[in-house]
Amino acid sequence: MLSRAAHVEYRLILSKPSSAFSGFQNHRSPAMALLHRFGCCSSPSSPPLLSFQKSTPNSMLFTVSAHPHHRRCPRRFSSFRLNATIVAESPTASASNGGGGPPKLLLEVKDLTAVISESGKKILNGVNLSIYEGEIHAIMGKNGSGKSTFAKGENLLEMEAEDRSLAGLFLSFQSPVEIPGVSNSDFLLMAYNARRRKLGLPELDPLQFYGYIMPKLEMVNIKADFLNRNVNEGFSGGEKKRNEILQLAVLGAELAILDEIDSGLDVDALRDVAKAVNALMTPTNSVLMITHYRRLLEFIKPDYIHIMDDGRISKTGDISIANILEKEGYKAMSTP
Ligand SMILES: Nc1ncnc2c1ncn2[C@@H]1O[C@H](COP(=O)(O)OP(=O)(O)OP(=O)(O)O)[C@@H](O)[C@H]1O
Repeated sequence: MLSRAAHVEYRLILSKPSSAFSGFQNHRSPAMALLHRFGCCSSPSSPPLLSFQKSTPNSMLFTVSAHPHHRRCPRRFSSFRLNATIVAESPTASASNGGGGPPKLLLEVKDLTAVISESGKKILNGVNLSIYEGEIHAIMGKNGSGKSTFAKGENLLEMEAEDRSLAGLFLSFQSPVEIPGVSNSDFLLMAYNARRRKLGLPELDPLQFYGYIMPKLEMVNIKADFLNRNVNEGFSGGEKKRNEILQLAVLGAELAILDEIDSGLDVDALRDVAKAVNALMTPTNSVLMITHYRRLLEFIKPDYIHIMDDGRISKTGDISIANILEKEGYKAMSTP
């Protein structure tokens, strides 16, 4: 049961806010936009508690406390308390430096902790991770070690796809959600045009969008009739995963977080999905993937593999870590 005291707190520092965050120049819109991003839309009569702490031309710091009875805040989120400093460098800033110089930091997570408020159980015990443009990171770890909690912070699960896209972030779901009554094509067109609007680009009409999406369908090896079906409704597990990658291909992302994108895929589907992810990699974007199996890493080659154990990253290395894991299991990863 919900405790009245349960609340969720966020502390974010946005360095060089991108166009997606341009509405953050006044104090009201950050609250609404941020709450919306985390799936906690409040009604005008129940404004979020927002403490706007500091703003410079390049950064903003604010804390949001969202109470559980806000519309769309599901019960399970309310039981979390997450504390972290997340530095997200804007895509615009990255792109402008794409021609040379040192790689730009896309995501920096410092000392992320997550606690179940009711029980006091710690799920994340101080996770630190930096991701630079052009890098592919993989997180492996035993069941229940905190990988998904880290990747999504739970609260991001309710965020609309277009909002994630506007923030330059793409999250694939371990179990992709169905959206009854909304066709795949309408959903993608809406999300893609929302991004174009924010970028100051003209929207595409359905015919133009059809031209845009056809090569993407080929890239992921999805038949065009999937566009007419409702989002993920009646899709097989593998089809849902392919559809996730189609969304990534259409919307684009500076940082794509792929949570067990390989689960439930047959060998051919795994190849298709991996091929598409590799094709989408550029020198200015990055991928963070969670997987249990070395097989995915043969197709999408990571620069770094992190082992998550008991809510923290206990080891970081290259593909040799996955080789040892495959042969010897997690006991070989335990630190003496
Ligand atoms: N809302 C919640 N309430 C209580 N416990 C939770 C909640 N969400 C996650 N947990 C617990 O936190 C731990 C970490 O969960 P998480 O889903 O992050 O693990 P994981 O490493 O992704 O596991 P898997 O490999 O099985 O997907 C688990 O023990 C899980 O039961």
